[in-house]
Amino acid sequence: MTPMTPRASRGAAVHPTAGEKGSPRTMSTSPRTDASASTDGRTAPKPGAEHDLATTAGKLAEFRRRRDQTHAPAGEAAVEKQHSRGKHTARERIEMLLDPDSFVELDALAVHRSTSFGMEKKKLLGDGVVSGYGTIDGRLVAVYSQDFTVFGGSLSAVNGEKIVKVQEFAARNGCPVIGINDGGGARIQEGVASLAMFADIFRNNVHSSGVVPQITLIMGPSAGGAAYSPALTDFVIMVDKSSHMFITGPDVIKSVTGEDVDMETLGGARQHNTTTGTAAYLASDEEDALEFVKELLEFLPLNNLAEAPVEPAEERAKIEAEDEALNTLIPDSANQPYDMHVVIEQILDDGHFLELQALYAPNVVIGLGRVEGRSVGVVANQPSQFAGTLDIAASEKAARFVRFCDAFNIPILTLVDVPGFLPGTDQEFNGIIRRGAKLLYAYAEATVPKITVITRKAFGGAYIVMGSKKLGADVNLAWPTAQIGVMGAQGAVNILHRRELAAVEREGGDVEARRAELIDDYETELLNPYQSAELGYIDAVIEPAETRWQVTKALRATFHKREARPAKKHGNIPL
Ligand SMILES: CC(=O)SCCNC(=O)CCNC(=O)[C@H](O)C(C)(C)COP(=O)(O)OP(=O)(O)OC[C@H]1O[C@@H](n2cnc3c(N)ncnc32)[C@H](O)[C@@H]1OP(=O)(O)O
Repeated sequence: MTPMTPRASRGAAVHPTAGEKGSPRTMSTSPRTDASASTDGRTAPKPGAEHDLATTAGKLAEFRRRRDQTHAPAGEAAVEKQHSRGKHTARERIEMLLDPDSFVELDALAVHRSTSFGMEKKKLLGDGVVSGYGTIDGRLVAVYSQDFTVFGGSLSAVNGEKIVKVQEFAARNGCPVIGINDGGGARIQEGVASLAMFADIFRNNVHSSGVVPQITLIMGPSAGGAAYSPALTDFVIMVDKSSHMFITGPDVIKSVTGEDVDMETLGGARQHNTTTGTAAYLASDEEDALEFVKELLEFLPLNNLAEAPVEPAEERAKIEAEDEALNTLIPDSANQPYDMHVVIEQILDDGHFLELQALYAPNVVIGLGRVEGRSVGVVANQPSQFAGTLDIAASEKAARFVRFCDAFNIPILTLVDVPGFLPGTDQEFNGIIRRGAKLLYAYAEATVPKITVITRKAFGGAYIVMGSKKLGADVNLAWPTAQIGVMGAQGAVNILHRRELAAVEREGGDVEARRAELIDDYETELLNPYQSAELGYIDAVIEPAETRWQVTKALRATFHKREARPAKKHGNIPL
């Protein structure tokens, strides 16, 4: 952890100025000395006997007392407890995220309105969330950060209203919303008033979806209802070991299903990054998580009507010597894997690629980079993982990313080496038809520039899905090593020449030699880019070394593309 900021140690009291003591119209300097103090020391600022509120100086002193109290509303011990868990406070996290001195806090003095269970005696400033707006790299963002030191960061009506206020601020002013979750979910003492606020937050998440980028950092618990707001946002970043998300916790699971499961296994950062696909990034610590968000924002526009920032970049002029490396990338054997990252990095500026969901469904790679300084979303099959097949997880991962890019006007570069959809009853029974269709839907729906490069295999339905020409891609390129067909040679020969091969076997001939011949014929005849090029489904066959240059020219040409779809309320993507 980084050293705690000085603000963290700013605690309760500002000393009263001389002459203010004893006035009948004054207020307490200490948050813990007025009449409403409860046994655990929690208290609201209340008229006391320290500052002369009839004077300007007294009013300012009282304001400063209240303001300073907002920095550690639950007291220093609570801050220390948070630090001892290896976690920063809500306020420290915001300071680490935003540009220095840019944070403008809203509702710092808000307190809850609950009177149940003696809560009227426990009013802590801010009510468990620090919220407002500021800048990251000079660009506006709205932010809220749950304060675990105050009622476990749980969501009350007032706490929820604060979150709703920044969501609405972001929607009105067209800036990203960043939520930092570290809380126990609905404030139990407030019952349905708290649940209702979750509904407001979810509704705002949905209404802002595709309008402003929404990012959630999970830096502690995020349970029950609190897990659904992150799920509705565009990207969830989790911190290894210290963040947990689940709908029902280990105790409830034990009592209902009898299963024994610990928090980390159930909803730890690793689980959500590798198994559930809920998280986009596994951060090693809080600093790493916050840095990732800053970098992610560099690729994104502030809203759906804005353009993503353009980084200064050298205009590309031609094929460079280093591009030649791609000419030897594809192995002679079609079954031998290679790493698609090599192609991605060769195309992007400075080879810089911000991969998202890297640990989930690694058979498809998604992420952001730049070409001539402009943001590009990359979707690529990964032949080194499950031969690059598309399965349910990969289809859903890629589909959501394609829709994100489309919503925020980021062109999509698709790199294809896919032998097909993953066969098997597991995939079929779990709905590969319905769930794989999401990727088709996403590509066909997207109106941003779509550039596709086929490096090797592009078989069957998977060929169609991966940004094929007739699905609406703008520029389709293929390497001479491309194999575009209904299926691979082995499968095709076994179906087309089943009778002939059976006859060879019956007659005692060399079946494998004949099969190899037929495979060779099929590959020569059909498994190449030329049939597609003849039919116009590939715009050009290019040398691998030309890829960076050709993709650049394609993006330049399509950058101002405008494409309209028929007006409708909304489509009905298979869910
Ligand atoms: C729609 C929905 O959100 S349904 C989900 C409702 N929420 C839940 O079921 C989670 C309830 N809370 C918990 O299970 C645990 O508090 C955890 C896992 C979040 C955190 O556990 P721990 O790290 O051990 O912290 P601990 O339980 O001590 O909580 C810290 C403080 O926050 C309080 N707190 C935590 N969650 C809540 C809550 N939902 N409502 C009110 N207070 C809460 C605790 O009472 C405790 O207060 P105290 O310091 O005065 O004793």
